[in-house]
Amino acid sequence: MVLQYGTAGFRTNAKQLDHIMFRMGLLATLRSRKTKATIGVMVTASHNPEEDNGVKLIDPMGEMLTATWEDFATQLANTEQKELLAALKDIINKEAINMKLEAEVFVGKDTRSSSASLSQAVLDGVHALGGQSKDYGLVTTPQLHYMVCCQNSHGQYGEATVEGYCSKLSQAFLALSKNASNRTDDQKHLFVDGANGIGAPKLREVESHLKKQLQISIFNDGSRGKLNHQCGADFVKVQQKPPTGVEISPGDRCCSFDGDADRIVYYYTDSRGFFHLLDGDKIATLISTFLKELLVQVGSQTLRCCCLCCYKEVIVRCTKTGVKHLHHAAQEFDIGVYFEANGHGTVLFSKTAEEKVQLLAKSTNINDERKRAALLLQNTVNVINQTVGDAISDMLLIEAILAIKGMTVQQWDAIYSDLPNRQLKVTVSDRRVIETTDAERRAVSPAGLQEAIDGLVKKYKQARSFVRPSGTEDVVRVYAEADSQESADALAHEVSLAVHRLAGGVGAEPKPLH
Ligand SMILES: CC(=O)N[C@H]1[C@@H](OP(=O)(O)O)O[C@H](CO)[C@@H](O)[C@@H]1O
Ligand SMILES: [Mg+2]
Repeated sequence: MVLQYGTAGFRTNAKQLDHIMFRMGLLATLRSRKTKATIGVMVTASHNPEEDNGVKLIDPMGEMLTATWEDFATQLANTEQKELLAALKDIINKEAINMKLEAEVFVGKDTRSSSASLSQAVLDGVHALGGQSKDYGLVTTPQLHYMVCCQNSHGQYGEATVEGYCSKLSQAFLALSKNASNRTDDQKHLFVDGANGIGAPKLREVESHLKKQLQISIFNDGSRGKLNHQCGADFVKVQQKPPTGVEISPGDRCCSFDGDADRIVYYYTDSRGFFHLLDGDKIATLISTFLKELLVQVGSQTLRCCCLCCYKEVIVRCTKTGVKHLHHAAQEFDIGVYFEANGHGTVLFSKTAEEKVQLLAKSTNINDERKRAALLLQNTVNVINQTVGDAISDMLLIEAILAIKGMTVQQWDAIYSDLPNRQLKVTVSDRRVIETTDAERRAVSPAGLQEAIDGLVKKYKQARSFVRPSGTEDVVRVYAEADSQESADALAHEVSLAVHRLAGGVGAEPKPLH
């Protein structure tokens, strides 16, 4: 089997990963020597089923592993055991790594039953090359990113402990929520679906710092149900329905994390029982509107706010799938808000933006409105985990914004209406036959596929459809939207058929949804 370091590292059935983990321990140690910094290795397969596992490497500032090293990871993972030493030497030579330098690797894991032995394999790899390690044990993916960033910024970003993480975020949240006018207990109440993963226990730790300013009911906390099974952010987003294991009443504000708590989506049901999803696009809209208003109040004409993939009135950019692409695009702006529709995202502040905010927040010769806005911006910076999308941090920011604006989840939902949409998967013999361009919105191969999609899209009103190979599963993803759910479903089905016919579909042709 050939494994590829994909959009979010290696991911497959846990039984096949032992040697991969050991080798990623080796690679992280080399990366640490190369960068003269601490590197992170997170053992998780996020929203995949419990039987799977995976590994993500974290670069010095808490960002995802740089692309050239993804290729080293793939080479190392697929090398025959007897060639392993030669493969390592090859990387050492190519990157001119001084093996006498010290190395340090932070390791974390999610709650999967396979994670304990697999993270031990990572640690063994680190020690085999003489690296130092720190095992954080059970943490969310974004917590490990945070630890790496804190360590390499020598505490400037915060303290590299779970306690430090909890107190930084909760202090910022408490400062923000002081700006909310009197809220009832109902308004402070939030239902959280922990996907039966690491998010639930970690949220409990944060909650203990929140002084009851947020009242959280956690369900799917891992005490009974199976990880990501019929629950979690991916299930809710793709199925467009509430998770099992939760009794919610109309109007209750709810959110779901994914298995490693780096994604979040919100939702509620209305009095007619209809389900309303507030996905990454709606989250990005809420956050960028809030930031934009604060920038106006603070009177800064110089900071440019960019929202990736979602909104008008702020600059909008699209990238290929994967937060690493969004992250880099967001770095080009003073303030970059990025979210995938699935709820993975964060906000980045440039150094200049942060410095301006700090100066304004300290300033004594500005009026009260500007001062208030500056302090709000300062605490917003602190509540956000800028290293990577973080369900807990995003949740705290969203809750604070809703409280400050005195906004209900219904009012947030009403900012704009989503077009009905549908996501499907098609299995083909080799998904790489589909090549795309224009931020993965048009297929350039196989011949005839894009023309077929264009023809189908024309049959429906307000319709769009995209196909692309998945970066995490052996499938082709199909997305369609149109003026009604029936049309979106029908278009998604017809496009799936076209993919199946033109791109080497495996097994029976996809069946209509209705
Ligand atoms: C439809 C969807 O949610 N796709 C996800 C999923 O990638 P795929 O390439 O679709 O398998 O996992 C990626 C990594 O987490 C994430 O970046 C992406 O948005
Ligand atoms: Mg995840």
